[in-house]
Amino acid sequence: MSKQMSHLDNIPSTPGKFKMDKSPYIHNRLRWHSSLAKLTFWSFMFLGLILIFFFRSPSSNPLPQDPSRRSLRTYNWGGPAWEKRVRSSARIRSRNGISVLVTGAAGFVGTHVSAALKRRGDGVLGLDNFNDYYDPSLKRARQALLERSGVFIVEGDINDSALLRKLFEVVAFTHVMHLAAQAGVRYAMENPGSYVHSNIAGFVNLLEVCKSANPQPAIVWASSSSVYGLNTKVPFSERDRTDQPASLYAATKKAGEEIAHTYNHIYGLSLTGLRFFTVYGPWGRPDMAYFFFTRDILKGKSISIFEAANHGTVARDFTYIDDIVKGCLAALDTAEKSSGSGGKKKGPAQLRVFNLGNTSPVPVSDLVSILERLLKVNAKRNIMKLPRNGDVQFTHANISLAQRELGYKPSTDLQTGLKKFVRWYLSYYSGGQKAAG
Ligand SMILES: O=C(O)[C@H]1O[C@H](OP(=O)(O)OP(=O)(O)OC[C@H]2O[C@@H](n3ccc(=O)[nH]c3=O)[C@H](O)[C@@H]2O)[C@H](O)[C@@H](O)[C@H]1O
Repeated sequence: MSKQMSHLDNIPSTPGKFKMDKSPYIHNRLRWHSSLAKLTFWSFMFLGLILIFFFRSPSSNPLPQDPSRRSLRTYNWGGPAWEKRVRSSARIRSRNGISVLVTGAAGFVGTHVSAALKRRGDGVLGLDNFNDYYDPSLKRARQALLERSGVFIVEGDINDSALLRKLFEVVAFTHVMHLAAQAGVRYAMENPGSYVHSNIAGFVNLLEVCKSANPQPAIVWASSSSVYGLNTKVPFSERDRTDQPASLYAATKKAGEEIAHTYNHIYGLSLTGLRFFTVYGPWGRPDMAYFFFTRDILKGKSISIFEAANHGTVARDFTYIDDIVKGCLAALDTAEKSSGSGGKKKGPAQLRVFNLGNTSPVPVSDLVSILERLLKVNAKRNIMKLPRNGDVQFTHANISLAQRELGYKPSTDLQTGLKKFVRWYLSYYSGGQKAAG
């Protein structure tokens, strides 16, 4: 580099050419010209370097291509009109109602929970970063649905402390329903950073803001059945070991449970973690098997059905969305107040974890048979060995704790729930006109 610079240095001045000139005026003018040329040259070089840096810098791109940087895009928020919408959406409209900040409100569970809270007169404000982990148009459609029932979704990321602080400045939320997360077990091998970003950094950021809020809200948040990992004792009970996660997704959810313990212990935040078991239903997630199986069966594409070693059954405790919503609302309603204020703990606070499952595991091959009957199309089944990508063989929830403490009682079997899902799917994608997922 220094060699090149000294070479370039010699080109514009070419002092030998002007040696014969004796006039000091001309000499000075030439010197001045040559300095000007040098200055101009280096200014252009400098400008060029800045432009190259600017265009190559990933953070200058409003929609970064690297998915782990997706949520670093900037969002517009603030201003009197925006604050008015926030206030109005979060306004409690029933006696004894609560005001809830729902993170991940444009997500599957977030949309259903927000709508249910609004229906009973609670104040609800949504927050979502609308990332493109799956088709964002489905998230926009859910947003439109909530909009019609009076729920405003603020566009932003849970990692944005300034935004979160602003929301708590505008509304004294009594509760936070934290559902924003990077979901999906298998995708964690493709994009590990996005799990750390949302499920760990984002969660900590949210808790930091909640602990400093005055009053502190009570927090209910989505953990996962996947924390049971390689646990073989069934049905899974909250007391069972959760120290053998089989995927990074599971590990980040397990980390969330430990982080919740810390914030409860130090700051007196009331925290309830809900271990959801493979939630399905209308407006669901296109990355989940029941959803893309439906799409592929209708398209006549073959589907891969996993089986364990020695033709072992792979099964899930599929849980219908309406049952999950009831569990979420019951968790909010039984959540005690946080005990601290302004970042200081004033006494012990509630810390809970519940399984929210269906307590009747169904083999994945049976799920496919139900879909075949409902869709009236035979699936092209490709049976394959369960890949080593984070999936576990079996999940089964023991729900007695949730039954006792939350009055949780799931009432939808897989056949009934899938029927509702298929009806929604066919009407939403109106005979395959829109591309699913
Ligand atoms: O309870 C949870 O905490 C998690 O539930 C969900 O994970 P899973 O239970 O793995 O659901 P899902 O992917 O629908 O696979 C269903 C079944 O199909 C099998 N499966 C899957 C894909 C495939 O091609 N073939 C197949 O047989 C597969 O082996 C599995 O047995 C959420 O996605 C996750 O975000 C988290 O919330």
